[in-house]
Amino acid sequence: MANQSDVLAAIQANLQLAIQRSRPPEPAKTLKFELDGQVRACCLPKPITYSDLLKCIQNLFGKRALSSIELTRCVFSRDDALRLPITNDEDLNKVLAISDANGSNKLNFFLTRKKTHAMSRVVSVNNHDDSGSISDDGQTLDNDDTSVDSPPPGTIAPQKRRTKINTNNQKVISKDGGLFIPEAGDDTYSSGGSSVASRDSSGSEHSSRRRLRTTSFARLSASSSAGSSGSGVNTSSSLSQANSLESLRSQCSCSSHQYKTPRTPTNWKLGRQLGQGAFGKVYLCYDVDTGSELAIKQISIRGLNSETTQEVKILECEINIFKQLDHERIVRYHGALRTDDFLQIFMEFMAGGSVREQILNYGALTEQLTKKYTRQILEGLVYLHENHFVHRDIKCANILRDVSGNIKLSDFGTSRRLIAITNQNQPDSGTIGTAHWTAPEIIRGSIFGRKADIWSLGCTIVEMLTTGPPWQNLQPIAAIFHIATCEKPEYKLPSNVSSLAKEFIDTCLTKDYNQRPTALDLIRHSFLDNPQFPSSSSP
Ligand SMILES: Nc1ncnc2c1ncn2[C@@H]1O[C@H](COP(=O)(O)OP(=O)(O)OP(=O)(O)O)[C@@H](O)[C@H]1O
Repeated sequence: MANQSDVLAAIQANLQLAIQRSRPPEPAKTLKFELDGQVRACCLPKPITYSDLLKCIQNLFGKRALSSIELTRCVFSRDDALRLPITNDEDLNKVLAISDANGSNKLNFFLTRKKTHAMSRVVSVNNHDDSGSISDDGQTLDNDDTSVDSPPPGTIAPQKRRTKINTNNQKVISKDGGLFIPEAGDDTYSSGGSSVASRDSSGSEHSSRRRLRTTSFARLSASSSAGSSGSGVNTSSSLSQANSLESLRSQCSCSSHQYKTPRTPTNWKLGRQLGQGAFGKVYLCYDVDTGSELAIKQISIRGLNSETTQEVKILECEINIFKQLDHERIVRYHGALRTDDFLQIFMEFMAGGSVREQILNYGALTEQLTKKYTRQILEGLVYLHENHFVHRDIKCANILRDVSGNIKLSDFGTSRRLIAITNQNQPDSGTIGTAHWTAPEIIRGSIFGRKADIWSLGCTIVEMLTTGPPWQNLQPIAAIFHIATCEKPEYKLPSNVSSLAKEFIDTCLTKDYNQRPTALDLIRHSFLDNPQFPSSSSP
């Protein structure tokens, strides 16, 4: 006769089994991959390992394609601006944890081939529109040919992931880095973008400053985005793309009559190199006709495929529109020109270089100087936000100084397109150097709005006071994991920094988008009250 403990053990084992059986299986993840403009998807049950990921790529695109792939990058933001490389199980686990924390069961990956295998078509991904049909067969297909006429199961039809139709039946593209973005719950906008009811800022100390004709800018942004959409996967859209570009061009030329805009130099000489960023080199530029000095950013466009060339054309046109942005806290664009080898962006010359360089040369800033810069950054942001633009790349490297020690916001509105343009030659450009400053809602791919700039401002203030943003010791993928999953960013301020400064930073770094203040709210914060800013020439 079995003794009592044996019986108890058997009952326990049976119970355990029953509990395990009744537990729902872990939900599967949908993995979408884009390679050379083709998007394919598969479903994998958890846990997912890095080798599962590679197997999945092989099943979807073939063995040969797998061996030609240099980089697998996870796409976090809805406008593609944040893509980070996944190279091992640790990276993948962080990505999975971010997606779990967001309550999402989808992951988007962008695959880049080794240079020698480069295909003629490389386009940017925009696969956050999840209305597309996905088949779950990715695990069994063995396809060695990536240029199939009839796409294999798992392929997502291009037209299903490119465009959305708004209530006015206009195409609205969600790829709008740096451009006008309507937000629910924080302002009221028409969905068409052409009639805009903005926040009433008549009481603002800045409202008397130059204000753009928001209506025409919103329209311009929408049409430029439409042009961008055409540069994507769908070849049939090339005609509409050309039309969008044409309409954008006509608005460019029309705008130069309407507004007093700086002229693009036609007769100029290249001066010394001022610096180098992720997208190209910056030189001094002497305008022979006017005798003035400008800065010129040269971005290599040699050997780009035709679709990326369209992005270049649109960016060139957009910059010629951005020339109208005129504020003492914004680095003025003087236009853009294209040669066979370069896209050349002319800008106001800022003799003091970037605040990043200032920190690298002289160390962390004092609280008093940080306060002055913060106020000036906010003045620039209020102007941009009132005119329905989001900067999207606020960090010390994009804040430039004049000779008097005052600052301006630079690189406005170009980052997303530059990422798309340089992706072919420098796959990591731009996105890695931005991860630590990225707002949680961008990583979630949920809301795209002005308050992302406020989060980045909080990180920038930490950078000014400590020489690096929150989570500065972490690799980009680990940093965004912490931004997405932790309640509060981790940073340590010098002991002499006031509690008011700390409170101001914490306010900027409010995780909840809706609770986070606007630029206008912050400019009235008591941290910025002291009018005695040190300056050799106060504004
Ligand atoms: N308008 C300007 N006037 C004077 N110097 C400039 C100007 N724009 C850029 N520079 C110099 O060129 C450097 C590189 O600028 P760039 O905008 O290419 O890259 P970045 O902003 O430093 O980095 P990233 O490309 O990651 O945004 C700057 O650090 C600065 O020294």
